[in-house]
Amino acid sequence: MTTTFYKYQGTGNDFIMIDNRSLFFPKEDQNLVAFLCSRRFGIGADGLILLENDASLDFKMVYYNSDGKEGSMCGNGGRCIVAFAKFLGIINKTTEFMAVDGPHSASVNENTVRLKMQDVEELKSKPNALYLNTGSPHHVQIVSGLEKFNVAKEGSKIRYGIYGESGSNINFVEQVTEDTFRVRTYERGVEDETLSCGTGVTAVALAMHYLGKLKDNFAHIIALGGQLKVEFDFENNTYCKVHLNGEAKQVFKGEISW
Ligand SMILES: N[C@@H](CCC[C@H](N)C(=O)O)C(=O)O
Repeated sequence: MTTTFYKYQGTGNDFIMIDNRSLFFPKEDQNLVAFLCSRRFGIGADGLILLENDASLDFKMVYYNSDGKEGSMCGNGGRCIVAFAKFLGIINKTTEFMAVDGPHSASVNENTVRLKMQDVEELKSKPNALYLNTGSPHHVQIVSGLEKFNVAKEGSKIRYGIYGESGSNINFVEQVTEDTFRVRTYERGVEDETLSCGTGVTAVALAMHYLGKLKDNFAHIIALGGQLKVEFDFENNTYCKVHLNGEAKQVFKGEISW
């Protein structure tokens, strides 16, 4: 079978994007998804995203990590599927779509997408870290010397050590200015460092505010793959009106036989 696929990237987090409104794609085939995401044998990506019809919203997002397994919410992927929906002519400048963690609204302007994330009520203390779920689970830990930090090695130790088989994404963060932070992320399901993680940088911004490191209700986050802005309100001990802003670009269209 031959499939037309697209590649999108959101601050270096890259995804195979497939229009699956006809439901042709065998989504239960984990080996196929892992093959397509393989950077040596397939197309290569951190994840694969299916755009499908939804009964009440503009479309539905189904996300798979590069290990082939269906994942939790992907923030960068959410920004990319909004750009893809606009490219397909499904939406114009605003949308509301369904994802694994519920409905998301978003707006798109040129290559920038502003995505509303779910509210966050609970942040748990861990040794030298915080743990919270922004649609995916995230461990947030402040480190010094982030540039030379062995993210793959230390991230894997924490991901399997503290969080076991179900795991978590692991974010290491260093404050740059009062509202700017550098972040590097070990991503569950990729089982390596990625160039950015949208739900991860969202978790970092909220965690830094919770710890009193961030006084404003927004943060600029510098990831290896680019810069993202996170905005939020804090009301009744809940982080709400959380938005993730950044670039999302189509980088390739192709066909693959499988
Ligand atoms: N890169 C994504 C996160 C995708 C899911 C994550 N790997 C997990 O399994 O929790 C993002 O941009 O949020």
